[in-house]
Amino acid sequence: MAGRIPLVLLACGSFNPITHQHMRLFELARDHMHQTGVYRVVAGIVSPVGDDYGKQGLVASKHRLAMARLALQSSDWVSVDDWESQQADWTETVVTMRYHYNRIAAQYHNSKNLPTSSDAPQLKLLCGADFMDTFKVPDLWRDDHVEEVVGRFGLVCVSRGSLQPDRAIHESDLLSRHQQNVFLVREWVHNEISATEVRRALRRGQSVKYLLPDSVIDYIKEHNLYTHNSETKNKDSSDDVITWRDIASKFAMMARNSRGGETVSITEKNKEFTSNRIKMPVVAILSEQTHSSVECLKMTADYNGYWKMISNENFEEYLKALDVNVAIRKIATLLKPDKDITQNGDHFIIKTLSTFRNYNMDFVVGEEFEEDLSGVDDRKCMTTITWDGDKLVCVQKGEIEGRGWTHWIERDELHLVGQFSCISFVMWYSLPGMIVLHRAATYQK
Ligand SMILES: Nc1ncnc2c1ncn2[C@@H]1O[C@H](COP(=O)(O)OP(=O)(O)OP(=O)(O)O)[C@@H](O)[C@H]1O
Ligand SMILES: NC(=O)c1ccc[n+]([C@@H]2O[C@H](COP(=O)(O)O)[C@@H](O)[C@H]2O)c1
Repeated sequence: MAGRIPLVLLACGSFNPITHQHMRLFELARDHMHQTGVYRVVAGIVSPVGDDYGKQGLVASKHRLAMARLALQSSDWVSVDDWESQQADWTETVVTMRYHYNRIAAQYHNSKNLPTSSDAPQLKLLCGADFMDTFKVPDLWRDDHVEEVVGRFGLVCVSRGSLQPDRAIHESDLLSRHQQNVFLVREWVHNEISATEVRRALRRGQSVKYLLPDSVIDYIKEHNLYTHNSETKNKDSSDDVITWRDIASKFAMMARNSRGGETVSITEKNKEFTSNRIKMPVVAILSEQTHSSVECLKMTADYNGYWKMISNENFEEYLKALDVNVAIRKIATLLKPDKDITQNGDHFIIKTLSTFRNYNMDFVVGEEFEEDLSGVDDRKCMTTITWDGDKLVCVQKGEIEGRGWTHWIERDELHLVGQFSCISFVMWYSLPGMIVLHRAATYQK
């Protein structure tokens, strides 16, 4: 590692409480940065946010710090820093970064026994993909702050669930400009531990063993930390009142599973935003110009996952009516194709996978496209998929009238009905165990 740039990774967040996955972020990021061949990660810092952050259920920073310290006893390179949480007011992330950068640089310059060739350490922000998604929430981050975070310092971002951080970069001019300073780390072992879900389990008296270190679980029990009462901390007294910070945290939590749509009007009142109409679950984005309206992203069904077919009715009849030849029909009805669905807002990639043939659809809800059904019945259609509530409804205009399909989710099953005229088929899919856990952890209310 000689000659490499020393790097310190800083993670800012609530850590309410710290989980195994927070600590995994550091390990994943260190491996990734070492693989660049450029960096040598010398330290990691966990910086819990101050109590003034005002996020629902945020317990006192002295407890969050104590839990993080207990958890990180097993790490020989990541430590907890209390500077941020000791500040009188909530501290913007870039301010915390500047503080740590200056501190590290001063230590470096004061060090007597540095090899002359040694580079000054760099500092980069370590975060999950949901954190990076919050950059696009108007009024939440100042542009010059994002510019400084990614341009001057740099970002190491670990994938989270189905969020696609490369898309967030592509869609942001600012992030694209500094792309070389944004390092995306792919977590192949899907691990959707979320502090919110941990608190929920604790409130319900359910086990959180193996999600948190035992020492942290003991600390929580000893101090009776996560109760129904603690969760109401910072909760708005009226369901109708939302603050921008509230919006931010809801955004971070829900952006993983949302689609755009509803606009509701909001009136300004004592620097808070009051709505008559907003009901959870929603995500609101403050309007940049007027602060007088918010756009709401309504949380809808989550189609993400690798779905296994569990049953199939009438598919052969359907193919027969489409004039598909008997050989293909026989093969198709014997197969149990899986559906690999990636959903990012209204953008869907649905892969139908089987040992015989694969069929991919890549579409944005509401946008018509030409669909080439080669390998199915070899026809072409002009296809549009729209939302009907939580259902995805597809209309395939072409030679055959009334052709289309509908997908929807009931409990943890994916349903598909395909039809044209009066012929239809029905298929059911379920998620294998791991993914069900992942979904439950991420998206259940
Ligand atoms: N399972 C995870 N995968 C990837 N990143 C994660 C994961 N859990 C937390 N992070 C990241 O860790 C940092 C600190 O997270 P934070 O303290 O807000 O915890 P959280 O689990 O996201 O909380 P909550 O579920 O309450 O929103 C953020 O950058 C967040 O994106
Ligand atoms: N403008 C900013 O600097 C800004 C805005 C929103 C959140 N944050 C930070 O992001 C982190 C978010 O943590 P949570 O996901 O727990 O809400 C916190 O450390 C918070 O201070 C920074």
